[in-house]
Amino acid sequence: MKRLAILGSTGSIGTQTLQVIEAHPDLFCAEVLTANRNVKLLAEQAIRFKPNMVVIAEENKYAELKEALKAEDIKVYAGKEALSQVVAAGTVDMVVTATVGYSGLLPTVNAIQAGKVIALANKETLVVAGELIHTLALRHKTPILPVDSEHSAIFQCLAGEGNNPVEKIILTASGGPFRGKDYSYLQSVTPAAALKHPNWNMGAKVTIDSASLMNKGFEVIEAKWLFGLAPQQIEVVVHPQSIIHSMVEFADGSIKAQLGVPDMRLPIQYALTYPDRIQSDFGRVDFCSCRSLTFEEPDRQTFRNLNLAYRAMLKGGNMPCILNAANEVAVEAFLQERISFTAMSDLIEECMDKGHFVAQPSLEDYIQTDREIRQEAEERVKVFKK
Ligand SMILES: NC(=O)C1=CN([C@@H]2O[C@H](COP(=O)(O)OP(=O)(O)OC[C@H]3O[C@@H](n4cnc5c(N)ncnc54)[C@H](OP(=O)(O)O)[C@@H]3O)[C@@H](O)[C@H]2O)C=CC1
Ligand SMILES: CC(=O)[C@@H](O)[C@H](O)COP(=O)(O)O
Ligand SMILES: [Mn+2]
Repeated sequence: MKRLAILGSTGSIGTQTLQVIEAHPDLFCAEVLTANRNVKLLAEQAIRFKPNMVVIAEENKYAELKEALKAEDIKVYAGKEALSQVVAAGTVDMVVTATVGYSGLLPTVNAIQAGKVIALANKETLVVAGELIHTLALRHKTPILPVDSEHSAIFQCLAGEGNNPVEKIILTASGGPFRGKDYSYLQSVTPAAALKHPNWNMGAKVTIDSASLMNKGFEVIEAKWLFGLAPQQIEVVVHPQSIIHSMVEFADGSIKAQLGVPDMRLPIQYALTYPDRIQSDFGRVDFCSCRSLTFEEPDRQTFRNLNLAYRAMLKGGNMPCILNAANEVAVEAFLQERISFTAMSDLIEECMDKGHFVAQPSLEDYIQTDREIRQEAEERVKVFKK
């Protein structure tokens, strides 16, 4: 029985992880469940899945959660510190990092230091501090198993290949809801339109990142650290059907791809059962009804975030951390209709140009960079006109 800590159990990845657990109660149980502020759903999950511990990150929600679980034998904690502490509990075998944004960093660092296997959905952790996480995972011999669909695909393609040389990986991108649109169209798109992803039903932040192609930029950086690749070995191709989740091209020119219906429970389950595969009731690809699988170049001129992410990756140091912090503020401001869709890239670029660069950042440097860039970006939001 694998005992899981699910950080962000009330979100899209979190709830789907619980569905996988529910389908295989003989294999998995929830040891820790956490949320940011959604007390109602967290309490419902806790009553149903009977974890030993729950954490609500927003401390002012503690009393409400405690009251909701008063009849249960469950330890209730609150606050960001608690989030970082519960992952190290001796009863936890695997930590599923499914919180959104920078919030995933410190709990993941703690989980790695405690030697817990990581099922990593929170890609921002590797964007912000890829080098640090990579070094810590090596030092503590902690496996990091990808949950992100593209990285799970690559991981599956690499299984059994040992040290066979990889020429490149090909990350597929759906292109999002605005694929094919030009810059002037993008200037006036609404949050509601940007939240309509063509293939995936995900949390708001990653959905906006998909629409702006920042998600793909983040995934390029995530792939670099997960698979130890050089930037020129990572290619992005738009594949609007999201059936091929990514590919690996080997030195002999052979290409392996992983295919499946767009359903995150598949990569989640693979991370939970790795290296085994188990039965699932998820949908199956029907090649006769899916008439064509198509591919095209990403439009890097219109969707500038992809190039900004490559630029941050090539610069290294704390630049990807600057990219992430500026993006988090930009996405939030766009969702609140304080800035336009296209202003997000302008804001991020300005923060990258102006942010204090640190070539070899420590954890403290990342924390400080995140704090400073958020302040900087918030100030800049005020001067952007919608
Ligand atoms: N959804 C998907 O299909 C995919 C997601 N990912 C990645 O997985 C991660 C999670 O995404 P997704 O599930 O869509 O996100 P959601 O917004 O749906 O869920 C986020 C979860 O994290 C919690 N949370 C939010 N902010 C904080 C915080 N500051 N501190 C602690 N907990 C917090 C939320 O709690 P509450 O409910 O209380 O707000 C919720 O449980 C992201 O990094 C995303 O990029 C990767 C591939 C696919
Ligand atoms: C499901 C998943 O892994 C998302 O990160 C997905 O990749 C988003 O789709 P696009 O970014 O390709 O639009
Ligand atoms: Mn993805």
